Amino acid sequence: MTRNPGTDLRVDWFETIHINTPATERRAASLPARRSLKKDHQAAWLLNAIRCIDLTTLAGGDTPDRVARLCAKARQPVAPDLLAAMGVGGLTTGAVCVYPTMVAAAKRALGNSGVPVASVATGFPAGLMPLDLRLAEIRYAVDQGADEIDIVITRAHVLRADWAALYDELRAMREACGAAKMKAILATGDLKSLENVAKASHVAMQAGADFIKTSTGKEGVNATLPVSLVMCRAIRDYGAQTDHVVGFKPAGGLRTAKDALNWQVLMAEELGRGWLRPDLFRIGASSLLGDIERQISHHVTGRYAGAHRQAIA
Ligand SMILES: O=C[C@H](O)COP(=O)(O)O
Repeated sequence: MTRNPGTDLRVDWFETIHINTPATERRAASLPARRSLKKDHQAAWLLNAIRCIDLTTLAGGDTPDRVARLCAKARQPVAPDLLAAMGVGGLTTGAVCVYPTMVAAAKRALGNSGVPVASVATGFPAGLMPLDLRLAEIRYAVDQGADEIDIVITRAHVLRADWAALYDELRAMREACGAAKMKAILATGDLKSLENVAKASHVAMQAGADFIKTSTGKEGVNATLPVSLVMCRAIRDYGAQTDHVVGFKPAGGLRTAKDALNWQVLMAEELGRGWLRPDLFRIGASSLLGDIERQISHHVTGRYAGAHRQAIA
């Protein structure tokens, strides 16, 4: 798929945006009821969610061994007998997501599986480091073999409405990413208003982000449906303005199969079914896969899988 090349900074495209918060919250709350996903249909959507998971470990205690176990799970996210019973083969997660010093271990463990490695960078999670060090961290991760870079923005640029500063740092980050895809984490829980979320989304896309992502998983409030709705509409508006396509990644706090279904309904309702694929939609999650596997096991066998079937995540 062609990458989003970005545009010049066009503040006029978003400066008058006004978000009706109660209406956004109402629409978000109505989403879960908009599609009734039962039985086989629901299992198919859960399998699709797995295809779109960025299986994540971002903990101080990460080690190459722990990352290797995560990668084994990414290569084979569901027990083969369950998949065989559903007539599905070759299922992997969308990517694994790790800290830069774990990229090499992840690449080794993933081998020729085709599962991409995403690395966080730019002083994740707060991003409060000098820009040259943040750019150097991107280059390090790319050099280690990262296929995708999940960057964090300087929240202060948004809070001060300094769109030029935000655009310039994102442009520099996009350049440092080179051939690696750039996923721009807005840390929406820090941005104070839905207007700010919408405006930061536009600036990130104008600067060439391949994906916009809600959260690091470390903010007080992480992915929510209202914030995600605002970001999806920004993606739609940017697409209408430029014809460029940008992906969406909710992340942080998504833990249940129900969450995976709700966010897919959001994508289908706001952007269309065509967006439910890993090059346009990812779910960043460290502990979602276990619940999805439990539901799939229940679908196939009529009972919930024991914990032994769920090695990690
Ligand atoms: O990008 C992914 C997030 O860090 C994962 O957050 P989580 O641990 O709440 O699933």
